[in-house]
Amino acid sequence: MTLLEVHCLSRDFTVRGFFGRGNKILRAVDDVSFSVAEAEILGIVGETGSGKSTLAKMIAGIQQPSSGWVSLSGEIVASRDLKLAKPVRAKLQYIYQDPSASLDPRWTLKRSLHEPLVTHTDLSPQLREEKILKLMADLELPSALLDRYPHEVSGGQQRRVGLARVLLLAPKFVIFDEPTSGLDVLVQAAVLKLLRDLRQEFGLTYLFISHDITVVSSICDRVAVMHNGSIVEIGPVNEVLVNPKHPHTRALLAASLRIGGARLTDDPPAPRERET
Ligand SMILES: Nc1ncnc2c1ncn2[C@@H]1O[C@H](COP(=O)(O)OP(=O)(O)OP(=O)(O)O)[C@@H](O)[C@H]1O
Repeated sequence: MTLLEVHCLSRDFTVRGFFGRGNKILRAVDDVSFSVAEAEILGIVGETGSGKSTLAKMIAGIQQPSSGWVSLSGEIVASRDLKLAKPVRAKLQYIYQDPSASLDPRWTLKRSLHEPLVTHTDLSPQLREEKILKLMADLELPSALLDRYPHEVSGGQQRRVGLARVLLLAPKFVIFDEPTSGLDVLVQAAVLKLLRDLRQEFGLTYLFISHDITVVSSICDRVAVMHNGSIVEIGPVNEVLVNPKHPHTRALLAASLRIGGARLTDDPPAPRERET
């Protein structure tokens, strides 16, 4: 059954010229459509600047689309004119690339974990505490960490606290933006295992953005390949990565193999700009 539908989604940015002259429009995401089934993991790959994060942020309601819409369980959750209601936001969560971005450095982890429950639920302090402690145990986070600040725990622990903040709200759909970047291989494997287990336990559906084709192939059911703001190929991971049809997918795979499956490329795509 379809959980998320993305319909003809586009996003333009105005790029300012020198001294306010010759402004240009950059189309970061160009008429993208796809759907994600319940409990499916869809990967989005593409070189830097291809529009992955902009697409993800529009789906999450963090950035406004220029046109098109997104629906979750048949309810429109993002469109040019829509201001999101809190309960809908809680069902659809975005996990930032940088784990520290979701944690306020001035707050203890305890405060960071209570905050989403205070904002989105009516739970008593006692029930909030119980919920937090149970989830921390599930994520193998010792409760002794609660009184620490983000800089006093490891990068892997910061990620898991960021994840806990999201899971506390019992979302249906979670968007991960480069969840394993900057982690060493062992921690990366542990995070991927955790994400698989969480999908199993909570019946979650993921959109999984990554430069890393190896990571995508190990966790995703389907993959979409982005290039210059468009999806150029989408299908089951085994088909797309084993038998790619689009020349850009073949180039991404070749680049990935050359550099051991890590970052696909650092070359930004040619900008597609027009004068306004
Ligand atoms: N706020 C903004 N203002 C102007 N241009 C932007 C803005 N945000 C993104 N862009 C441009 O939109 C294009 C797509 O950017 P986006 O961050 O979505 O790419 P990405 O595929 O996620 O890249 P990366 O893998 O490096 O994170 C890029 O050309 C980028 O420079």
